[in-house]
Amino acid sequence: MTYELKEYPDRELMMMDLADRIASELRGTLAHEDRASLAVPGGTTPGPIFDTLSALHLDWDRVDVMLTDERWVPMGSDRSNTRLLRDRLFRDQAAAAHLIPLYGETATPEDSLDRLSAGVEAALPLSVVLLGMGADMHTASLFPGADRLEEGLSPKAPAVLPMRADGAPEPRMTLTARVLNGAMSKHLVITGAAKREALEKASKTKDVMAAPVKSVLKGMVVHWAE
Ligand SMILES: O=C1O[C@H](COP(=O)(O)O)[C@@H](O)[C@H](O)[C@H]1O
Repeated sequence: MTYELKEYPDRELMMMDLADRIASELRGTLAHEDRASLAVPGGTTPGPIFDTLSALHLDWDRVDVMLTDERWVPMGSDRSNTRLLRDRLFRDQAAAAHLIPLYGETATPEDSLDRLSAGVEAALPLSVVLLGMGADMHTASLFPGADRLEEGLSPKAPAVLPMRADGAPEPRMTLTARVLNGAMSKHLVITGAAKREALEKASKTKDVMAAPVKSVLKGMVVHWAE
């Protein structure tokens, strides 16, 4: 389970450093490719990263941005990860970036799967992935015990899958481990003691509850602050 751990004295410093790293990696891709692609999480952790990243100068019009996962709720909901991106990342310099949607205006994720999958596939491989993690060791919307988890962790998985789990308050759409691991650079951002303990447990245990985050840890740079 070879991952690099970077500890920070405080969250503010971590969020700013991560934004700078992501921007630098995107610039590096754009130096030799026509486009770059970035996958980012939703939830409560990454907002400050987006605030800093959105103000940084790079050729954002050549950057495709997608979520690592989405909660199947209307985009006006405060649970919407797409709303988080629109509010905190797609502004200032980064307003010029291109959003690859992971939410469709349909009753279920299955109803939008073909259309959303095509959009994601067209932007692969990912240049940079930033993941979050729950204290239950879910990452993206790959939840322990989820209905299609085995498929989502398979090396033959499609790019995108609907996912339902007891630990998820709503149906989800998620990038699969195959796509996340296909990225040229992977970062995981976690805060607090509980998630640090969960990560250390995941890296040492054979418990199936750890399977989601274990599936993406190889080659990951993990960023942690209290
Ligand atoms: O539900 C989700 O949870 C994870 C972790 O969220 P956080 O609030 O603990 O940072 C997040 O990475 C994922 O994108 C989100 O859909």
